[in-house]
Amino acid sequence: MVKVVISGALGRMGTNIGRIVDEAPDMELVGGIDVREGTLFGTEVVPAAEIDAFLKEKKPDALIDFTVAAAAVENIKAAARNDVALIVGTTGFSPEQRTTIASAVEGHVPAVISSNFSVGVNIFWKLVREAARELGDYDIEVTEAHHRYKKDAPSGTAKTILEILDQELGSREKVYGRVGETERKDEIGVHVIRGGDIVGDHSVLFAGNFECIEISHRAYDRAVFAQGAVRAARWVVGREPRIYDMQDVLGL
Ligand SMILES: NC(=O)C1=CN([C@@H]2O[C@H](COP(=O)(O)OP(=O)(O)OC[C@H]3O[C@@H](n4cnc5c(N)ncnc54)[C@H](O)[C@@H]3O)[C@@H](O)[C@H]2O)C=CC1
Ligand SMILES: O=C(O)C1=N[C@H](C(=O)O)C[C@H](O)C1
Repeated sequence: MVKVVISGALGRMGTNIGRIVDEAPDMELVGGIDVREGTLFGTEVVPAAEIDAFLKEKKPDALIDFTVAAAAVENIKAAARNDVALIVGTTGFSPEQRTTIASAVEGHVPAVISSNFSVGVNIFWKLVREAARELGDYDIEVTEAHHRYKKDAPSGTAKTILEILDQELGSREKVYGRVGETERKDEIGVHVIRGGDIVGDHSVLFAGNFECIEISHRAYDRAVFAQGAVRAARWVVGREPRIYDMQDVLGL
């Protein structure tokens, strides 16, 4: 049995993940963390200030964190202190927060950290990498769309796309939207749409002369992210104490 605590337990992702863990025959949902008390599928949700005591009491194998960046950093440090493996889906980390996370995790606990846990997006990233290798002289535009409540922009997934493009093409200037007189050089354009209940759309356009290739992914339900996070939880327990990504979990 993999014993799981979820932080961000009362949020959109927390509740989706809670349902899957609760129904999994090989897992036990032992509780949740959020900013306030509550319940998650019959288990206790406690305020974040009590995370250390809660982890000591429940002794979970894994903590799954889908919160906000500043909160996730503290939850990650608490999990590492208490020898609990991590699955982190939270996005919007600053470079400094990433460094803090790496020193909390490396050599202490295994952690799968990914801006997108869907299988489809992990394949999409591979296709983007392949296209960038072949189409480096085409103009590139990245577009993402999400629901009106999303706190960070661009999305973590879009930032991962930009990292992949930088790895393949060298670092290019990023232009976030355009207005007024513009002259296209070899920058990468980045465009963010927020509205309604859009679950998560990402596309990369490679525009050449007389042809375009557009690679895109659309999530229709948060279940794709939640299922990936639960798959990562099964995979990570007992691994070497370092940071992994979802490509490691999927063997891509
Ligand atoms: N990697 C992936 O596949 C995915 C990542 N995300 C990311 O997950 C995060 C959460 O997304 P949603 O669930 O839509 O947001 P949400 O706002 O619905 O849920 C976040 C929850 O975290 C709670 N929270 C805030 N501070 C906390 C703390 N200190 N400790 C514990 N809980 C705390 C909030 O009260 C809220 O219930 C975002 O960063 C989002 O970008 C979302 C979907 C997929
Ligand atoms: O906040 C969301 O909803 C999502 N966030 C992730 C991101 O920032 O890339 C993944 C997914 O697109 C949904």
